[in-house]
Amino acid sequence: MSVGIHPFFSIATKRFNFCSFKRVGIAVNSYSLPLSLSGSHNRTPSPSTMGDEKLGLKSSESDKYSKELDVAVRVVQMACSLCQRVQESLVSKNNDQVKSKDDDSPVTIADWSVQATVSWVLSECFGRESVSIIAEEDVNTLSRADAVGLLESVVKTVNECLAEAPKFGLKGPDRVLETSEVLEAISRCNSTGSHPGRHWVLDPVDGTLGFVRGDQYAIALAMIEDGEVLLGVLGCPNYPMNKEWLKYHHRDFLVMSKSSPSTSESWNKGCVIYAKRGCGKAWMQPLVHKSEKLVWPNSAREIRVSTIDDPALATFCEPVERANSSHSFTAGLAHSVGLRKQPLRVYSMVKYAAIARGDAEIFMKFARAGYKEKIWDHAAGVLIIQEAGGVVTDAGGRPLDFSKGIFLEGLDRGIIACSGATLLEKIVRAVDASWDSSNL
Ligand SMILES: Nc1ncnc2c1ncn2[C@@H]1O[C@H](COP(=O)(O)OS(=O)(=O)O)[C@@H](OP(=O)(O)O)[C@H]1O
Ligand SMILES: [Mg+2]
Ligand SMILES: [Mg+2]
Ligand SMILES: [Mg+2]
Repeated sequence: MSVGIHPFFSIATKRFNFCSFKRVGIAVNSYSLPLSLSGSHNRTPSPSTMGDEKLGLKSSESDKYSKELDVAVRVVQMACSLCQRVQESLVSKNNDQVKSKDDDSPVTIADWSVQATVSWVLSECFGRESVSIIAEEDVNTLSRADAVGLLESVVKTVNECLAEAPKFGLKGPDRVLETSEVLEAISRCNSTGSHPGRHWVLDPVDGTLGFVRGDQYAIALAMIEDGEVLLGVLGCPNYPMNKEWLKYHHRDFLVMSKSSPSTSESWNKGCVIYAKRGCGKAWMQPLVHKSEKLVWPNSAREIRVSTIDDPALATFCEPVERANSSHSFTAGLAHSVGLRKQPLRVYSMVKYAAIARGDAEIFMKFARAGYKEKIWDHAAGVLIIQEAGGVVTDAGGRPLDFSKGIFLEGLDRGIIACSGATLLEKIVRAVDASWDSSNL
């Protein structure tokens, strides 16, 4: 891996005034349910009890994976808090802590710090020997002689985050972690997932490009067992509980801020979305904000996909970067299916969150030929959409295969997520009709 200041960082600094969640007022209503004091909101279940009573599951079934989901949601909340702090410092201090990986993609202290934190917490809760984690980052860059400062920042960030574990109802370390322990926690996430059994799947910062630009990003944690995604948690620190902002493109933010000022608090309030396979439900809770005292369990409310199935009324999301997905191909599809609205280009798995929340109806990604999609970019989002009532397939209409290790092997052309089967079928047919004449 090369170590250098990532070229996108300069763009990040420029763009921040334009689209930052902090400095731009946005007409959003902050989430109206207060965070609950333990047990005071009976109708907003904690992850471990969600939906089980309504499903009529026996307690042994309903308890299955409850502890895993509970820990996963809490540690993603911690990670969101960590990322908010790092993002603020990245974009305000113009420092050099955005690095480039071999493929020129960016990586930051947040990526490594979240990976170390989640790895440490999962190992403490479920036993270091038995926890298998498949995650995006490694320690190659961090271990280089010229990365001492970077490594120090990561160790400091991880320790600051773990010190806050009790606020999230988790046990932190008895003492400060040493550098070698932080490196070990990061490199322990090197499972290839090639054997059956249980694997945690982590994208510590998904949409790192959005992250360094002061924009959208997500923390994605899933649990796979024997190739099936059983749990999915998405932390979306810049995606407020209220959906209003999604109607606007970033270029509109500045205009809106002049007419409708809003507190940074309401914009700041992100969300954590989660689901457990088979519940037929997905849930969303507000981020525990740093100015709030501990309140756990954190209130949650159920989310559901949109009921819109008329393409003319549907909104479709896609990656921001043309290099990650062909905008021209999706524009052709949109036209032939009868989508009328402009695409909503959003960084990260926040796109999956938007479909699950009913804020958009379609997500399409068509990467260039030869690019192999990784499971950490999709596992959590796919399960959450499915449980919220939506559908996700490849462009041939087949389910994504999470059983083959790091990559989504056998993926047919691209990924399509929809709020319902009617839209999905139309898009799959349109892909077939136009594929041969595409350049993909
Ligand atoms: N060439 C290429 N083609 C397709 N996909 C790629 C490519 N390169 C990277 N990636 C992966 O895309 C992840 C970011 O996806 P996004 O949907 O957020 O893309 S975008 O930033 O909005 O353009 C991104 O995730 P993160 O690295 O976690 O940010 C990558 O795993
Ligand atoms: Mg990356
Ligand atoms: Mg990713
Ligand atoms: Mg990532």
